[in-house]
Amino acid sequence: MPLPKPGSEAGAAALDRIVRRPADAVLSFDFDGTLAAIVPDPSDARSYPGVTAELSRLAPLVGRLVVITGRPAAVAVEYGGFADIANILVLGHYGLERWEDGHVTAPDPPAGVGLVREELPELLRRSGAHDGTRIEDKGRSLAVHTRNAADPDAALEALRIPLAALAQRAGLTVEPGRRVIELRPAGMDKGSALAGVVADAGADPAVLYTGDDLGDIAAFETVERLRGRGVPGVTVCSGSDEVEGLSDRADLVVDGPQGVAELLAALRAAIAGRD
Ligand SMILES: O=P(O)(O)OC[C@H]1O[C@H](O[C@H]2O[C@H](CO)[C@@H](O)[C@H](O)[C@H]2O)[C@H](O)[C@@H](O)[C@@H]1O
Repeated sequence: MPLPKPGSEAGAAALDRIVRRPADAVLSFDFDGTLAAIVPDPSDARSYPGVTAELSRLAPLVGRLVVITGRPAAVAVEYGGFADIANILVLGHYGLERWEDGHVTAPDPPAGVGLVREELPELLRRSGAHDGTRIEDKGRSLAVHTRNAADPDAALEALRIPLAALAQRAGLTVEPGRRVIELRPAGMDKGSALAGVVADAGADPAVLYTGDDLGDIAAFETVERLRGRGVPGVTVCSGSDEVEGLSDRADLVVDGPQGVAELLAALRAAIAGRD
């Protein structure tokens, strides 16, 4: 498959620059919905077929591979099969956790996470949570999933206000996503996480960021800001019919995780054939 052409001039120039000078490139990706297909049970998510192998092949060719996810970093490493990929950095909890060379570093979770853990089951009962609503306890944050309810969107809508009130009382931030609302520590997002990686990447970096969900908008904004400072950048949306407002602002839209796998393969082939 040939390398797809981004719709914007800035995106096309950045992709071209990544192919010509891969050693200066930061290639960054969200996990769920981007490197992994969406599945009903979060613990069943795994890298889409071919993705981990393509990342392994790209790793020695590029400056840095980065995964930035709402998952705990170690969980993304396990589900993604990333542990043996050289040169990969996995930032978990929207950038609060850093997994590198087998080690995770992170600040202690704020006390509010304990309060949410204690009160969330009763709050769901009192708020009339629809059947199929589930809590995912991620240690440093908690997520409420409604994908398995008969009407996932209505089930999520019914919980928006009570979850926002609980988050406020606990001093946490609300992170909406694909049939999920997370209550998580404030002060970090995927945009700040990506900005930090690019700042560490050397003198003349170029950046690609690929995501599928609302939490990825902050990273898109970072790419747009970096472009304003002369850093070549390209944003890629892993498209789905569940999320509005992301594909419109991406330089390139691909067909979900399968499209991402194809993009990785095409990028590697273009880099290998550049001379
Ligand atoms: O930042 P990400 O890597 O995209 O993680 C965001 C959240 O993804 C997971 O939930 C989503 O994927 C599940 C598995 O496919 C799906 O069942 C759920 O409906 C999606 O919202 C994960 O469970 C969350 O903890 C992540 O924060």
